Amino acid sequence: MDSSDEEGEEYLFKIVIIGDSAVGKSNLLSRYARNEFNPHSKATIGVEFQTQSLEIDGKEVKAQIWDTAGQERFRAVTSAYYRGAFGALLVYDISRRTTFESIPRWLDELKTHSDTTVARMLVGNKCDLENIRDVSVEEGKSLAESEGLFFMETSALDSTNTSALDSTNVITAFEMVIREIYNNVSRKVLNSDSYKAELSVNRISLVNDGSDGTKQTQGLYSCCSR
Ligand SMILES: Nc1nc2c(ncn2[C@@H]2O[C@H](COP(=O)(O)OP(=O)(O)OP(=O)(O)O)[C@@H](O)[C@H]2O)c(=O)[nH]1
Repeated sequence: MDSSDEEGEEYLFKIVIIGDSAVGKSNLLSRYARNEFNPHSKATIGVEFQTQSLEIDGKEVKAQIWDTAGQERFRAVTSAYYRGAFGALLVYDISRRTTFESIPRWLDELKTHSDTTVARMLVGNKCDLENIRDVSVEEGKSLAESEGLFFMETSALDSTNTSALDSTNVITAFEMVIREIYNNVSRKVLNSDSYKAELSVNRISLVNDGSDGTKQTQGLYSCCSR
């Protein structure tokens, strides 16, 4: 393919999902990738990933989304899990405050192990459990604001209050992160000839080299609270 021909170009971005055990990481991914919810899902052992595609600006953008165990005993977390990630969903359960209180620890782990330009979204999952809510929308927003994260409340279970294809905000959350990554990369492309050369191959797995060193994703807030 002519390197100047951007039509048909494909991008492959790695995204990681992190958060305490049983906050719904695997179900968010299965809802997004296969529109499936499993009420009896078992704790993840090790790492799983799924690939999803999205068309942006006429280009095929693929997200390789990694899900890992939240339980300490299954975790051998490591820089390998985070390496090359362009995006991260930091998930807590709105009905369990301890999972929200763990978010700063997950953020630290992400900062320690990943490269620096990572589109990050704070996700308050299980917003269908309004009757036993333990973390307010305002608290979620406020943490996101102070850390420069996107914020969204989701429900991997509830598929009744939006279109049949989207549980509450699940597709929206993933796609917002993917679009932000794409925008980050596009800006880099515009600003760097060498990066552009790197992108001119037909199919490329982008590895975040963190070369700009400083960028933080700006907050953009949305949630499903009604
Ligand atoms: N009510 C409700 N339950 C959910 C939701 N998402 C997940 N669950 C339930 O929460 C439990 C844990 O879900 P998982 O997706 O396995 O959680 P996980 O974060 O992947 O857990 P680990 O693999 O241990 O890290 C399961 O019983 C799910 O059915 C949700 O949005 N609403």
